[in-house]
Amino acid sequence: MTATAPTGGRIEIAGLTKRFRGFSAVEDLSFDVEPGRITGFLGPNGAGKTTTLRMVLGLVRPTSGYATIGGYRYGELERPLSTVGAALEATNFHPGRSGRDHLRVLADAASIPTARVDELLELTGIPAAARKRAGAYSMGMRQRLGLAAALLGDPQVLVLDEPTNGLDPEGIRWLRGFLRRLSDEGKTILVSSHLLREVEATVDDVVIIANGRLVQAGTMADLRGTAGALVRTSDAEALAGALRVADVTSSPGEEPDTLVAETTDLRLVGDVALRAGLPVYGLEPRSTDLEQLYFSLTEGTNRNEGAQSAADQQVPHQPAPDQDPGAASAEEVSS
Ligand SMILES: Nc1ncnc2c1ncn2[C@@H]1O[C@H](COP(=O)(O)OP(=O)(O)OP(=O)(O)O)[C@@H](O)[C@H]1O
Repeated sequence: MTATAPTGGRIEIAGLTKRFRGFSAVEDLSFDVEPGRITGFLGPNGAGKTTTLRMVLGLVRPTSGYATIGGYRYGELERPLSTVGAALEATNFHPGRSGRDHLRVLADAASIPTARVDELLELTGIPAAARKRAGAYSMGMRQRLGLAAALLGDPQVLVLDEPTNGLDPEGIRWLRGFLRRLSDEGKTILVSSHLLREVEATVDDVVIIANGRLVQAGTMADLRGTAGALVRTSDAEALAGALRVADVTSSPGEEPDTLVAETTDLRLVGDVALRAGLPVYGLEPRSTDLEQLYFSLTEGTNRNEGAQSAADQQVPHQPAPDQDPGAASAEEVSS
């Protein structure tokens, strides 16, 4: 079966597993990435993000399970470059070649007009820098060049591995707006990161993995959720007692005279306080501390701590500079 991705461009990952000599890098992973949304793919170092993305892009063969783009495995796509664009690592440009020449080589190989190269350099904000040798680029500029390369074929699906790495806050803000415009056009965008903080304002959906396994998938809004009601009163202990009578559990807040009631019904908390004759100085929904949640979901699972990952040492993360960045050809070296 050979085809371009049908409309939609949804990424589907089902039972995806990769073992390297018995070591389970990715284990029975299943989730979908929807068009028109930005999905954050999160997990600590060594969680298996890059291996998963490489399987999506046909660069690593799954031990079992599958990943499809618009219903097709990468190798089945007729025009991969115009179906999915990928930026796996922003370091692998030919150092002596200018950024513009780098894109031109890729464009020529894919019969894409040079005008598209210049258009993308404008879009990614590096038209002037693109004439300098890529070896002199900052990490942020390499990220932008990688993004431009991924977009050459105007793909429906964009897969970006740690695109915020090396970006300053201004760069992260720029990337957010850039990706938002693309997702508003209906593109499917999958962005990996080991830092929830760096992508939380960018992504609509989130998939969190640890030790190669799924630990959480859903919308960012669901992840934020509402943990309870934070109330400030004159006698927190007395209010806790009154709430207990109303079947509402509570715990002391971080500040004196505050309580966190385990309900999203602020009115109920206010009414209970009124009936108990206690003043309410503050009452607000308390949403989840995302940083804390992410930490508790992934705590102690950094498999690359203290050592460079085996993947970094053994696997070329990206095709050679002259190759089509979307065209999968390399197979893993150790399996
Ligand atoms: N070719 C390989 N041979 C052996 N082990 C590998 C190989 N590729 C990856 N691994 C191991 O699989 C695990 C997952 O690695 P992967 O690079 O996918 O994680 P990651 O979540 O992308 O982490 P990072 O953010 O550090 O890149 C790591 O422990 C890594 O060392």
